[in-house]
Amino acid sequence: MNCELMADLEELGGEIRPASLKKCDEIIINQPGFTAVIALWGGHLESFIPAGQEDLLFQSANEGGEGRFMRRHFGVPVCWPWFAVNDKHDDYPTHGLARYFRWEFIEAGRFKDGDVKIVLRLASEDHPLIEEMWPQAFELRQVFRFSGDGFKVSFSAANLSDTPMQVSEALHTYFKVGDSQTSEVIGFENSNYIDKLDDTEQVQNGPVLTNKRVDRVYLSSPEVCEIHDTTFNRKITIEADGCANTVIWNPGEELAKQRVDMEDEDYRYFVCVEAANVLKNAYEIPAGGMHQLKLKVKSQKLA
Ligand SMILES: O=P(O)(O)OC[C@H]1O[C@@H](O)[C@H](O)[C@@H](O)[C@@H]1O
Repeated sequence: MNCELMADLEELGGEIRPASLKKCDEIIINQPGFTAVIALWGGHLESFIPAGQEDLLFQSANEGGEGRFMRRHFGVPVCWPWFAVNDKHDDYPTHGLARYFRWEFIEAGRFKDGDVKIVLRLASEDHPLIEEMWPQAFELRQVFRFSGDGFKVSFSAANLSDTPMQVSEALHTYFKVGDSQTSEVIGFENSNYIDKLDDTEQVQNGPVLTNKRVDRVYLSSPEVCEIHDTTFNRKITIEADGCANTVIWNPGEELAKQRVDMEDEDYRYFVCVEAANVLKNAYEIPAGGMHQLKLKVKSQKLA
């Protein structure tokens, strides 16, 4: 790790600690207003704890099993360059490649207003296995912005190849809740969605309840939506920019118990609300072009 970068990180009250997850390091930033942890494995923002509150992000205690493409359920996995199953290679990992490789830590500093800035990069040319599975060259960046008010993720994808790139994607955020059985997601009233459980198109009535298995692609993405969590007495506000869809997912009790990469009770403690471009909204990045997806998250007391 470069000395200048380490000095910049230390000035932010930050440190790098070796982590067990694929023996990849984690960046930890400890500030009076918050603590944030980023796993270089997958470039996951893993934890964001505003002072005096519960974490905004969920981490499963289950490390997800053996294997190159094991999944672990935590933080903000980046699903890119495809969402769900790869339509040409069903043996490729679900939800793309970005979450399964080590990202490079390239910058630590502050924005003009004092917010903490951390930048990570994933370049296909650094990973022969990526080049094998996805021959078009790309570079991804995530700029994280942290303050006592919340966090922001600015994700960008550059197509470095000389042909257009077809992409679907999601910032697949695992929000931590006190109990999914009593939490609600607000902001989708009257929105159309594809119910992935029976492949039908439906219209949302009232808040989205997460007290049973839910797997939906909303066909439009509100500028703002909220998770209302009566157990933690908090409201998580989610703003997304650059996405046409929102995916809402919770596996429910039965599926969670069947999955070996999840603890039996995990489904109680998260709700995934994902800023996404999927299905008909998969998009093309022109040769030499770039695409951006932004996420802004903050929390407040519910009552
Ligand atoms: O890859 P993970 O983190 O286990 O998430 C899986 C889930 O991710 C959701 O985005 C999908 O809509 C679900 O169908 C899928 O089961």
